[in-house]
Amino acid sequence: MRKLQSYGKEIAIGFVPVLFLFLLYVGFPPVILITGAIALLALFMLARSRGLAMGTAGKKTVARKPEFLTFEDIGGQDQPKKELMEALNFLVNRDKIQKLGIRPLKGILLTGPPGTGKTLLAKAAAHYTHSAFIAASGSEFVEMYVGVGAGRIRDLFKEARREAVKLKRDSAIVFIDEIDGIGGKRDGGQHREYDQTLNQLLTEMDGIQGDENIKVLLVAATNRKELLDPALLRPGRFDRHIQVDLPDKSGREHILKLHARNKPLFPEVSLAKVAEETFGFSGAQLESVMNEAAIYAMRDDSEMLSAYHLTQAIDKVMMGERMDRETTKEERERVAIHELGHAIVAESVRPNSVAQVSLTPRGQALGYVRHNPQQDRYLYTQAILEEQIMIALGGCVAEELIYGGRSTGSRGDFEQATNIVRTLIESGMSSLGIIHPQALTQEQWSKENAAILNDLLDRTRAMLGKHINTFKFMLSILIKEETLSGQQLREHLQQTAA
Ligand SMILES: Nc1ncnc2c1ncn2[C@@H]1O[C@H](COP(=O)(O)OP(=O)(O)OP(=O)(O)O)[C@@H](O)[C@H]1O
Ligand SMILES: [Zn+2]
Repeated sequence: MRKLQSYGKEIAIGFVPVLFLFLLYVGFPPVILITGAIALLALFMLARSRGLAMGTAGKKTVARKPEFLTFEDIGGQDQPKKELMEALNFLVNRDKIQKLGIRPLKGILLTGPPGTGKTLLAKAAAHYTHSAFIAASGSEFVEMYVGVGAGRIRDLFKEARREAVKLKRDSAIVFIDEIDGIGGKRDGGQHREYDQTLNQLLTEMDGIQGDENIKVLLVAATNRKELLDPALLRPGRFDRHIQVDLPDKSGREHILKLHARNKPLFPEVSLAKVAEETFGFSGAQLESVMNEAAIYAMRDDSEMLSAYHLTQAIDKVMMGERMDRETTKEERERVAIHELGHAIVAESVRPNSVAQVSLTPRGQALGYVRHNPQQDRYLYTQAILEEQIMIALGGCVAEELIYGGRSTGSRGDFEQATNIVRTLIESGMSSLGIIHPQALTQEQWSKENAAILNDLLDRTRAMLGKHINTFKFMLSILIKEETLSGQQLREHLQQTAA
C-alpha cells in the first residue's frame, strides 16, 4: 500500500515541470505561474506539517491503516487470543475503567517462538479496538549515535498519535517486534545510547507527554523474555504477559485451513492428516508448507494440490530442498546403516512408529527416518525421554556394530541426545536428584551427562546387536530402492523374531 502511494507522489511531482512548460508555451504570463507555484508549495508544506504525510518516524517503520486482519484470521492460539481480548477490553471500555479507578493498561508483552503469529495478534488487536496501528522492530533503534534511538522512539509514539487523529480513532497501538533489541538488561552504564533509548520507551509508557485524548497502547514481542530489563516487566509497564506457543494439532489444522482458503485441493486431501504429520511446526512453517505444496503442484502441471504434493512440502520445510549430491557407494551404505540403526531402535521401543527410511539427501542430511505422527504431549516421562535418546544414538551404534567405528554423520544426533539429557537432569530425573539448573557446575554436568549417555549407549548396543542380519538384508533393499517403508521393516523384524 505504502509503495503505491509514494509512487503516486513521485509521478505527481514529475508532472509539475511539464505542466509549467506547457502553460508557458500556450502563453501564460510567467509572473502568474511563479506566484501560483509558490502558493502550491506553501499549501503542500502546510499539509505535511499537519501530518498528512506518513511514515516519518523511522526509515523502516510502517504505518498502516487498520488492516482487515481479525482474530478469526489467526489459526489456533485460542488461549492467547482470549487473554489478549480480555486485556483489550480495558482499552475499549475506557470510561468504565476510569470510573472504577483502575489503572489504564500501558503495555502487553507477547512471548514465544518465532513465527507463531505474534505480529498477527498485534494487528488483530488494532482491528478489535478500532485503533490506528504502527509497527517497528527493536533492531531499528540500535544506533551508533547517542540520542538517535531515543529520538526515534519519541517519533514513533508521536506518529502513532498523528495516525490516530488522521483516521479519527481515539487510540493507537504501537507494535515493537524484537523488543529485546532495545529493552535488554542494562549492564552498568556500558551502553549509554541503549540506556537512553530504553529510558525514552519507559517515559512514553508512563504516558507523561502527548495528547491525553489519544490512548497509546504498546504491544511488544520477544522470543526471549529472560533477556528483558526488569524495569520493563514491572507493573504499570507491560501489565500483561501473554505466552504464544507452537500450535497443537487442532491449532495446526486450523492454520492450514486458513492458508488453504485460496488454494484448490484434491478432495482426497486431508488437512487433519497434514496437521498430524507436522508436529512441532510453527504457523509460519505451516504457511510455508501450503505454499510449497502449491509450487510442487505447479511443477507437476496439476491444477490442484494433491496429498503427495503436501507430503513433499512437509519434507522440504522440515529438511530443506532435495539435493542432488554426488555421494560414493561407501557413503551411501554407511548412511543406510546409520538410518536403519535409528529405525530399528525406534521400532523396538515404540512399535509401529517408523513411517519410512529414506536415502534421499535433503538439506544437511544424507538420509532420514520419517516417524509416524505422534500425539501432542505436554508431559514427558523418564522412560519416553530415555527412549528418545536411544533412538538418537541408534545411528552411531549401528555404524560401530557394522564398521567398528563412528563417523561425523552423528554430530546432530549427539546434540539432540545431550539436549534431552539436560531436560532429564533439570527435571530431577538423574542421579543428582532435584537440582537448580544454575547450581549445576560444569564438572557435575559433564560427569552426569557421560554417565547417562554411556548407560543408554550400552542398552542401545544390546538392542541392535540382535539384529545384525536384519541390517545386512535391509541394506540391500535400501540401496536398491532408496526408500524402505515402515511396513517392510516391521514384516522383516517379525520374521526374524519368530
Ligand atoms: N496462528 C496463525 N494463523 C495463521 N497464520 C499464521 C499463524 N502464525 C503464523 N502464521 C503465518 O506466519 C507468518 C508469520 O507470523 P508472524 O509474523 O505473526 O509471527 P511472529 O510470531 O510475529 O514471528 P517473529 O517472532 O519471527 O516475528 C504470518 O504472516 C502467517 O502467514
Ligand atoms: Zn542420525
